[in-house]
Amino acid sequence: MAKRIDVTGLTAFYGTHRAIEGISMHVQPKSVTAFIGPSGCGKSTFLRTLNRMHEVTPGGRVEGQVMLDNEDLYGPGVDPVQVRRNIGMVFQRPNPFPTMSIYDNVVAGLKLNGKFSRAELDEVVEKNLRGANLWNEVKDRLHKPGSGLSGGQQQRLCIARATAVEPDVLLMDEPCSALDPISTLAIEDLISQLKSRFTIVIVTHNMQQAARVSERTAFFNLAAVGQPGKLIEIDTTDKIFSNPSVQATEDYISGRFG
Ligand SMILES: Nc1ncnc2c1ncn2[C@@H]1O[C@H](COP(=O)(O)OP(=O)(O)OP(=O)(O)O)[C@@H](O)[C@H]1O
Repeated sequence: MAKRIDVTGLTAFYGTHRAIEGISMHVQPKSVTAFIGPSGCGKSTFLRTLNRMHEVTPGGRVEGQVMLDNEDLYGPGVDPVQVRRNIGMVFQRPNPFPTMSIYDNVVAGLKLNGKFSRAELDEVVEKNLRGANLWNEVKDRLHKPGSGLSGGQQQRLCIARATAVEPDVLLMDEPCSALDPISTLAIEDLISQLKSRFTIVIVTHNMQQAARVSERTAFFNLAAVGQPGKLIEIDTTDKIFSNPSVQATEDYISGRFG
């Protein structure tokens, strides 16, 4: 079920380095929110705080609050492994499990969650490969390795794997940066379809992509190298790209820096 995210005063560290500071925002359910900003401003770090992956990095630590609907993700007794299951992630480089078949890749996360009959698994595989616009291309080779697919197909397989566990939120960290333009458009189409089922957050360096796929855009920036990244503004994508409130946003989207 797609859920809303409410972040309050979030600061993230790598050891003593303060990578991002004082970030507060709402992410709406069943919509796409894009994170843009220059390299090093902390977009990926912030994304990883939303499913407690940041703390997997040695020295990774967070202050502040992240609420998923009414659940405090950093509250006492919350299991970070369960949080990562409920909030799925798709990475820059497609990373299907190389020795697993296409079929087993899709159900890999599901099998960790419990026992399913063959018929149930078959249904999940078909539903999520169809949902990832990949079914017609792979239905005759479901038991061949996922690593035999093209880069764009592998990324759609990774999206099918992420959606198969029916997550509350789907985080995407530059999911098209390793893909050719045709595969990129296929993933963008897919993102537009998936938002009817999931809350989606996407980090992208491609501003046309942010404009094409997202309803809301957040612009991050940092005052200087070594300084923490901050959220400068978040608004509807139309507003950010046509009439942003802050000069730095205008400068960035018009290509004056970054
Ligand atoms: N594993 C790490 N250990 C220490 N510092 C890190 C680590 N990963 C990122 N950082 C630092 O945190 C800050 C934010 O980096 P992050 O990768 O989140 O930015 P970004 O906006 O996603 O950059 P890019 O657009 O280049 O991917 C930078 O100063 C970076 O050097």
